[in-house]
This record gives sequence, structure tokens and C-alpha cells, in this order.
Amino acid sequence: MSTLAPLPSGALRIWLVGLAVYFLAVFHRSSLAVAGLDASERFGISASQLSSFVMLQLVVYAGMQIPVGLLLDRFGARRILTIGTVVLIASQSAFALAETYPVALTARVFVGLGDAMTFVCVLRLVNTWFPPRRIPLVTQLTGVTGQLGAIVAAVPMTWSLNAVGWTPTYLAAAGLGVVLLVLLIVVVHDAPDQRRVLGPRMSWPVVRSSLSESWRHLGTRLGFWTHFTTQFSATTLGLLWGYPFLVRGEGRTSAEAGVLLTVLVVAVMAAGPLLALFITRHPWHRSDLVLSIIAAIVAVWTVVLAWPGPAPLWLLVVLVVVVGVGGPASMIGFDFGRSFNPAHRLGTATGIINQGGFIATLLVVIAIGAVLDWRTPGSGSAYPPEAFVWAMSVQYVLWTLGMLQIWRLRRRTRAHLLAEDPTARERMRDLG
Ligand SMILES: N[C@@H](Cc1c[nH]cn1)C(=O)NCC(=O)O
Repeated sequence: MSTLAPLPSGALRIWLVGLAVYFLAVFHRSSLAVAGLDASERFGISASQLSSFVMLQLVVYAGMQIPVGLLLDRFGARRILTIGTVVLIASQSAFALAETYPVALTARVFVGLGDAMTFVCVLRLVNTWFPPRRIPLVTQLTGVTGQLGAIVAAVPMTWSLNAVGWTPTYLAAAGLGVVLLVLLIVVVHDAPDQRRVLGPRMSWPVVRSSLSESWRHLGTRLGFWTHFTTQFSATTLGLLWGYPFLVRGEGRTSAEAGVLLTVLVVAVMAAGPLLALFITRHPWHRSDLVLSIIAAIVAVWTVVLAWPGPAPLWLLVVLVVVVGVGGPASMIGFDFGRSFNPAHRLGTATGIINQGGFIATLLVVIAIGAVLDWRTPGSGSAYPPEAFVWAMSVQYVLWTLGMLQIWRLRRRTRAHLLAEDPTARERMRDLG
């Protein structure tokens, strides 16, 4: 059995600062979830204008992943994380002071931009500062802590909005970033022996070759499709459609829907470390685990959607737990990227992979809305339960596409590894 390599001095400190910045980014990302009514009143906007805040933020986040990955490979995590934090502070302050819908919408675009710069940088710090055997666990703990940012946003934001109102609440949230910015500048170094690590200068040929080389790696594509297929069901429920589906589609009370969505988050957090343990011990079987988790998600959704009438509570609990496991399963995508890409291109690869789940979520969120409108008589939002069966079924299209791609790419990856080294399977097990 191999022993764990010691951590370079400062690794834990640097990770904790990066983690705090990512936590804050998710806090900002989710801070509107409990402020919907206040936002509607302040800007005089409708429900669909309100949801465009979420959509736009997602579009910017997903769209920025590749540019941010390229910038990360060029300028290093320390610089990009610092710029991301400054953008978050400035945009949340602008959001705090905004009095019209267009100004608020522009501010949220920049919140999405700052947010897009944090996660991939923290993963780069993890990959640089931690020995390979610890990376899966630290990566999962990073993802799980981010999810905590979403929950933690709810209580203080609700209290503060009621107690002191919109502008002081959002200004205080922006102020938290200033403390982290100072810590970031003082503590974070790109690598154990270097404060800053710079990659090759950016030019079109360099960018083109970095992107095409990254995409050519089977591990990047396997990572992209893993991220794409595993996380969208949980994110779609958590972000927008979980509550209406459980209340209108399954006839649950608001309180029951709230508890079920909390169980989903608990499942996300509990599963992360367990999945990390498995993939550290059995790296060859990472794709088996991914495919099994997707198959379980598809199976439980099928039982729920086929159930005559509303599904019983126990079945909905099983649904949110299994769907929740898909969140941390998406992090295995980054592990594929790390295993098969050289360090100097890891930022680009991570950016490509991280787009997957967010593109899938956007497609599903939009498609569910469209199908609900199509299957609902009249023009209101009194969606009947049958409309939800149709709407939630759009997920099968993405699951099928994703599973086929993962199946195909993992066969090619395994064949490639075994052709390079017939003992690859045993060697990986020993590394684990
Ligand atoms: N897959 C998510 C994170 C996650 C971890 N556990 C459950 N979800 C992800 O890709 N996050 C990126 C981000 O910026 O939050």
C-alpha cells in the first residue's frame, strides 16, 4: 500500500483562501434566490424578467469558461483569481446601488463573469499544490464547500433584506470580498517555488493550438461529457424547477418541497467524499462509476414519471438523493482532465470540461419551460401534473447523448492506454 506524500508548506493555507473565494462566488451566485420578491418590487419586473437574471448569469458563466481557462494557462491562478474577486466586489456593489432593471441586469452579467473566474483557478491551485493521491478528495471537498455557499446565502440574506434592506445587504455581501482580496494577495502563490507562474504569450496560433490540443485529448472529452451528463438534473431542480415540480407536479406542500430540496443538497455533500475515496482507490473504474450513477438517475426518474398519480414521499426522497449524487459525480470529469492533460494546458482543459454541466443545465432549464408552456392550457403558469411528465422527460435526450459519448470515449481511452502500456490497468491501481 502506498503512503501519502507530505504536503508542501503553505498548501493548506493557500487552498483555504482559494476555497473561501469560491465559497463567496457561489454565495453571490445564489444570493438572488431569496431576494426574488424584493428584486421584483425594486425594479418593477415580472417573473420571467426575474428568471432572466439567472439565465444570463448562467450564459456568461458557461461562455467564459474557455477564455478563462486560456487566461489561466497564460497568467496563472493568483492573477486570474484576484481579477475575478475584484470583478465580483465591483459588480455586487453595482447591483446593490442599481435602481433600474437594465443596470441590475448588467451588474449580474459581471457577477457571472467574476464567478466564472474562481472555480477553475481554485482547481488549478489544488492540482499544483497537492500530491496526486490527495487531489480527488480535495477537489470533491472544494465542490462540496461551494454548495455550502449556496445554502449559507439563504439565511443571512433573508434576515438582512428584512432588517436593513436591499442596498446595505448587497453592499455588505460585496464587502466580504474585500477581506478575501487582501488575503488572496498576501497568501496565494501559484506554485510552491514561485509566486507567479506565467505560460506562453497568447496569440491566435497559441490559442488555437491550446484549444485543439486540449480537445483532442480523449480525457478532456470524456471529462466534458461526464460533467455534461451527471450534474444537470440536480442543478435544474436546485436552481429553478425543483420547487414547481414537487408542488404542482407531485402535489407536495411547500414545506415538503423545501425539505426534499434540502435532502438533495445533503446528498450532494455526503456523496462527494465517498466518490473521492472510490476513484482514488479504483482510478481505472472511474467511468464505470459515472455510467452507473447516470443509469441510477435515469432509472429513478423513470419510476417517478411512470408512477400513476403523485409519487409517494419515499420515492421522491430516493429521487432527490440519487439525483444529488450526480453533482459530485460531475467532479470526476475534472479528474479525467487532470489524468490526461499536461500541466501547462490544464486550465484550458478544466474550462472546457466545466462548460459541460452548465450548457446542459441551460438547455434543460429552457426546454422544461418551453414544454410546460406547450402542455399547459391557456397562458398562465398553472401547470398541470401531466405537463411536468412531458417537461421532465426532455432530460432523456441529454442522458442518451451523454451516455453514448461517455461509453464511446471511455472505450477509446482504455484502448489507447493499453496500447501505450499493456500494464496500464495494474499501474493505475498501484498509483491509487
Ligand atoms: N459540479 C459542480 C460542483 C459540485 C460539486 N458537488 C456538487 N456540485 C461544478 O462544476 N461547479 C463549478 C462551479 O463553479 O461551481
